Amino acid sequence: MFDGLKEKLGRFSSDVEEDVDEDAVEEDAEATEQAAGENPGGVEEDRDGSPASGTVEQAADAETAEREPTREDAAGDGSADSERVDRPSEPDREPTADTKSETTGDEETPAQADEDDDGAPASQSGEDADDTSEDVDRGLAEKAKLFATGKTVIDEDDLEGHLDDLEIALLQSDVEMDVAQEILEGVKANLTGETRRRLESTGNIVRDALREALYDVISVGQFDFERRIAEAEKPIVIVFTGVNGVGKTTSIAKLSHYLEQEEYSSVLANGDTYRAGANEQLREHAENLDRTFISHEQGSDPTAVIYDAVEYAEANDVDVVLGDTAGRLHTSDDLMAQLEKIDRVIEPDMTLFVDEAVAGQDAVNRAREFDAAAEIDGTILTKADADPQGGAAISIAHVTGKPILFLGTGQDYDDLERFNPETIVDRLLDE
Ligand SMILES: Nc1nc2c(ncn2[C@@H]2O[C@H](COP(=O)(O)OP(=O)(O)OP(=O)(O)O)[C@@H](O)[C@H]2O)c(=O)[nH]1
Repeated sequence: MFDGLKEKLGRFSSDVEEDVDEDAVEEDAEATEQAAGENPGGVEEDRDGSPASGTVEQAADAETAEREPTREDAAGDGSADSERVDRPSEPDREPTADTKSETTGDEETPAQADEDDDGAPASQSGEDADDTSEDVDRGLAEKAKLFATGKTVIDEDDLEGHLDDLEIALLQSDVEMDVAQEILEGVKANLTGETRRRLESTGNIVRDALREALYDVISVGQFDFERRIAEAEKPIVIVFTGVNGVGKTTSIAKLSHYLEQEEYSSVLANGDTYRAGANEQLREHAENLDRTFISHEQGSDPTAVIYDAVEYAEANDVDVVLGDTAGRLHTSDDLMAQLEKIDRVIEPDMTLFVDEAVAGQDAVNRAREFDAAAEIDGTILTKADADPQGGAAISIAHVTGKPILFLGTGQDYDDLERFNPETIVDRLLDE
């Protein structure tokens, strides 16, 4: 299930981890080299964990001297500061001057003084510029502090390229465009600014960021189905909608079996009076499961069938009425009018939309359209066992605002799995 998507997400995680970890090793090696060149004696002490400020300050002096010509070059276009902020982890841009300021408490860093001299801040004078440079100073000081304690932060540059790859992977897996964007934003927000230890693997940071972003979109609208069944007045009426052939009838039989395991009795009603053979199909399931089956002749009013089933359930203390309806397109006015009538007359406790995971983007679009035409309470996504992509499973809840409640995972009555967002995300990110 969802193996293709799982592989793509795994590749994203390991690519980012590898890249970020490689950068960290390089940074550390270069910083050590520079510090050793300036003060061979002090380096060892600092790396042993003694107060790092001495080394950082000395390294700062060396780097400040090294950096000055570059900063002068850059001052003309004002890019020097933003470069330093965006890419704090590059060794030749380590915010050493601010570290000095941090450790000595100076108000004005040497770097700032340089800027005053070469005129660069003139274009940034005024309150905004002051605010910005204060923010920059604070940011750099923070990063310098982290550096001194052997830590550094992941920034947007570390993710550049990888997020594009992730976007392509999601879209290729039939994840809806807006949902893919939301996941990317989530991953970026969760990862940028994450502190990691230099020389230690980025480890689970990337996977955790992805896990949270995926969970946020998959878990939209979730409610406690079992509790709702337990607390509702009986009989509970559940009506099923969707297009032809996606597994609606089979899902009704599976849900009846599931409810029996939860100790609820159910009756099956065939509101699909449109298609020849629909009665036989649901009757067969009812016989297999030993359930009462309510039906009328082909062409009769589906509302009347479900009404009869409700009366039967009331008279016989049956807990749940499961009502099939004709497979329809949301564009079929007649059939949508039937659904509206069921809604108006029966007032079902739940309307569940059924579609197949393998339909990918089509299933996502249909879910949106059905929900707009006749409000749904949730989705059963069938044939997840045959779907390597996972796009529908990831997108439908976010697009409709209603949860996926069950996954169909095969053709047997047992093959109905409660949709648990955490389990799904774990499965997608399992190593
Ligand atoms: N692999 C797999 N097959 C399924 C699943 N659910 C249903 N099917 C199969 O899909 C086919 C169609 O299922 P139906 O239940 O007849 O679909 P339907 O939507 O009721 O179709 P109509 O009644 O023709 O509108 C059947 O062969 C089912 O066995 C599932 O979760 N996994």
